[in-house]
Amino acid sequence: MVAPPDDDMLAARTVSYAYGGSPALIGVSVAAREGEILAVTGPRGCGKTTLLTCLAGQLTPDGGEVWFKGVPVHSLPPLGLERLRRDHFGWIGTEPQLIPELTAWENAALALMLRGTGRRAAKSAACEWLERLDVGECARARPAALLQSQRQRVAIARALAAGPSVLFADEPTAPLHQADRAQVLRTLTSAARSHSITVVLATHDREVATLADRTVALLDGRRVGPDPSEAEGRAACSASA
Ligand SMILES: Nc1ncnc2c1ncn2[C@@H]1O[C@H](COP(=O)(O)OP(=O)(O)OP(=O)(O)O)[C@@H](O)[C@H]1O
Repeated sequence: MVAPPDDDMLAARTVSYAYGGSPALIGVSVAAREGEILAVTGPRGCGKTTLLTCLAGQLTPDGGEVWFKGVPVHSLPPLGLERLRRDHFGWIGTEPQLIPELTAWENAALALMLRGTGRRAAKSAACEWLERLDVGECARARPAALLQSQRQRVAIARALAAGPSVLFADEPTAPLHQADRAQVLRTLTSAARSHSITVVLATHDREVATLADRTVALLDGRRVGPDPSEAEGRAACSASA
């Protein structure tokens, strides 16, 4: 078991996963560098969510390896995995899963407070992100009083406020109206770039994928299309031949 090169912050190597014997991922390899926005594209059911959950340590692959900064995510014990996810990974799903008893700012600040940030500093960071996502006026409202699109913006603010090293975003703009999608995605990608957050973004929308630095496509659980790093390697070989 050899860790991937240092410039790959997150890497999957020949990862496979099956649900009850039905394969969802078959030998998929991908890598993302620090601050890189990687889009995972493909039609419904091709394995995007399964790949993100394996990369995020939520599912243990049946085969293959997942590495984060030289740490073998696939073989970490449960406590180590929990800490890694809490301290370094963020997740934005299609459905905003907020805590109903907490206000929007408390939801957005929770991860920071759990990590030991004082209430005042956590509130200030959370409110700043809520403003950037155009839901600053909702800071004191509870999730039930918000529209689905506002809840999703709060969920995105929550993920960014925690300052993750890697942010997994699974169809993050699905609950938003078409008109809102571009603005929220721009906020997400510009925040990621300015804070060197690596983003792994699952989407079936080609337009969304154009915001990424790199795109990998899946079909029926397999990676399709050329691997750019292999193409670079081949180009270097033929140049030196
Ligand atoms: N919990 C589960 N139990 C059984 N099969 C599952 C489960 N989750 C996903 N699958 C199956 O695994 C395959 C890959 O699903 P996955 O959700 O990873 O794809 P996806 O590209 O994210 O699709 P979508 O765009 O619909 O979310 C599909 O055939 C799906 O039906």
